[in-house]
Amino acid sequence: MLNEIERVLLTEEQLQEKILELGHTISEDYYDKNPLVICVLKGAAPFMSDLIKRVSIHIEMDFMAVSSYGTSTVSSGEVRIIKDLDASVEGRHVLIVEDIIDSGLTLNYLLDLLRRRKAESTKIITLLDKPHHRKVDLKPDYCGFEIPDEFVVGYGLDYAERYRNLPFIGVLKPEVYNR
Ligand SMILES: O=P(O)(O)OC[C@H]1O[C@H](OP(=O)(O)OP(=O)(O)O)[C@H](O)[C@@H]1O
Ligand code: HPA
Repeated sequence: MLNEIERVLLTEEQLQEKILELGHTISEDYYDKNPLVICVLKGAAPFMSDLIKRVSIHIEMDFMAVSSYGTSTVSSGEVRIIKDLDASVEGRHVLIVEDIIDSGLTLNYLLDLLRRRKAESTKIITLLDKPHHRKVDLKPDYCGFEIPDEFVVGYGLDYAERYRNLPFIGVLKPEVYNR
């Protein structure tokens, strides 16, 4: 697997250092809010797992799985709920945890859904922001790294369901896509 990586964009150390920082910020901003922290599966699972260990206030966790129709590297914007939340968001301060924002269509759909379900507040934390292909006006409230317009894998992010288990963020060798 490692020989299929062309370049490491963010090392494990860089990721963990930033996550520690984000954990402190979330702990300060939400100290009296008992937030419902929602992980958008599958990609955000490693980030969620590391982030919550750096948050020092009470939180509750929930998970949602959505699938956007499209090719393996481009999303179409149509979103299907595969697993819905267990808890009601009504009156709750909701923090949505994502691994990456690209077109913004997935989060745009989720934000709209949670607002219709009467969440008290809805904010977004993303590890990566790739703003170049944004199709909707959407900015994360908290962001780890803004990255260039390249398809990345690792630390939850996949290509054809592979590479999620890499501990860093990297770029694949071009030949991997042409197989
Ligand atoms: O801003 P967008 O263009 O909508 O792209 C971002 C979304 O795409 C990826 O999920 P994907 O649908 O690939 O599912 P996964 O998390 O299970 O890999 C990623 O985890 C985001 O949820
Ligand atoms: O760069 C990416 N990598 C993996 N999944 C993604 N979904 C949107 N952008 C990406």
